[in-house]
Amino acid sequence: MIKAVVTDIEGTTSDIRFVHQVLFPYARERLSEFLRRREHEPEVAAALSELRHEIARPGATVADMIAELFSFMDEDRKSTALKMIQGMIWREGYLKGDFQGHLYPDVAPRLAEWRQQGISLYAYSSGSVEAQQLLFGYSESGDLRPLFNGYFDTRIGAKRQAASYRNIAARLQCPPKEILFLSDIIQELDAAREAGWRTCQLIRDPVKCPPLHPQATHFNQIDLQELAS
Ligand SMILES: CSCCC(=O)C(=O)COP(=O)(O)O
Ligand SMILES: [Mg+2]
Repeated sequence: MIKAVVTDIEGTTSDIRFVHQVLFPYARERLSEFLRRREHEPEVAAALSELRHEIARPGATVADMIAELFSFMDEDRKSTALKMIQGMIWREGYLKGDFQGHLYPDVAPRLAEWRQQGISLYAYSSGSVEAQQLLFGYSESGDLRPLFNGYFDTRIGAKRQAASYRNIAARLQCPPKEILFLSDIIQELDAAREAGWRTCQLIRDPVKCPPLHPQATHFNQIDLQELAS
């Protein structure tokens, strides 16, 4: 029996193009101005302190850190500090109505159905917990936050490492074989499988390749009983 579903966001519940063509450029264009305007506010200061720790430069100035963050964005580095800062910039965008969180139309009805069946729902993304809550809270399908039991980000570990999935299972107090992980990325699914989880790969843009994990093109193709057997 599947007792908990943990879903990736980018490429799974939401179009990769929304993240790469809307969210990332929005944060990039505003990053310097945002940090100079808000560097002394506690939440921003905490993210900058996390960044100084990540780059092992306790004396880094804001200008130094802006340069680091630009190079992190260039390489799509899943830095906790960058993700905290992007989340705060996106908050301003969601609140101003500059965009809504993209969700494939099959996602909300299926999550609601699973929730109704008593299955616990979680998101796991490299985007910060706040960024995840914003995307689901201000989504094109309405506010989905009541459906979720919790969120995990890079603070629990990197998505391609089995230890992260063991950490999540321990937090959920759920046997690994009763947790289903949904993602588009093979390396993430491999890591979850190594931790004993069930897996299903979302193929939103079908390409012909031999399946290494059970696959679905939409959430309504995901059969929890079949995946648990
Ligand atoms: C919560 S939407 C923003 C996602 C994000 O910032 C990101 O880097 C996606 O990375 P993932 O490893 O979850 O594909
Ligand atoms: Mg993904």
